[in-house]
Amino acid sequence: MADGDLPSGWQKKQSRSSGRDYYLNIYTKESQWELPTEPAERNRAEEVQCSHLLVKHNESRRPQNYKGEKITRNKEEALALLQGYMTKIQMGKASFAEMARQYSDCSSATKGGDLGPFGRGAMQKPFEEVSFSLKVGEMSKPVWTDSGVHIILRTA
Ligand SMILES: Cn1nc(-c2ccccc2)cc1C(=O)N[C@H](Cc1nc2ccccc2[nH]1)C(=O)O
Repeated sequence: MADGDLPSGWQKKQSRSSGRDYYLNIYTKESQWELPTEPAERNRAEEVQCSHLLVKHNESRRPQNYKGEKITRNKEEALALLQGYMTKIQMGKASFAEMARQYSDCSSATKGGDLGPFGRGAMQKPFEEVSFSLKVGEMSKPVWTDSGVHIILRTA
């Protein structure tokens, strides 16, 4: 089965020890022997679960991170930082959660960026629209809200 036929984020690998094929999700770093299948389509009127990595800038709604540090970088610098984090995740050099925990300016960093399940109306509109447009396991492009610039990973 080509990777293109697998749910988003999953790649087929071969175990070095046994030679058996296994499956790795490059975003969540989950691995399993069984062929991953698309979870039952969630009713979009209900909820999604997402993790995010937020980079704030000096015009953000609250220009300080959850550690209380004042944010002085500008929007251009924030985007460049975020794009570097995205590349590291896409190259499989770190998991989304590891990067969010280390670099996100949102207090959800303590949870690897996990925001928990949410429905429509809970988050700023640009964030909500992208979150509900993602497939499970799919990572967004940079998304701008009043809080800063985010990458979003839909996890359920
Ligand atoms: C929406 N939300 N959930 C958490 C959260 C969730 C789980 C565990 C700890 C914190 C933090 C936040 C939050 O608004 N954080 C803000 C930054 C922020 N702005 C957001 C806009 C949209 C989605 C997430 C966002 N996070 C802050 O720390 O200044």
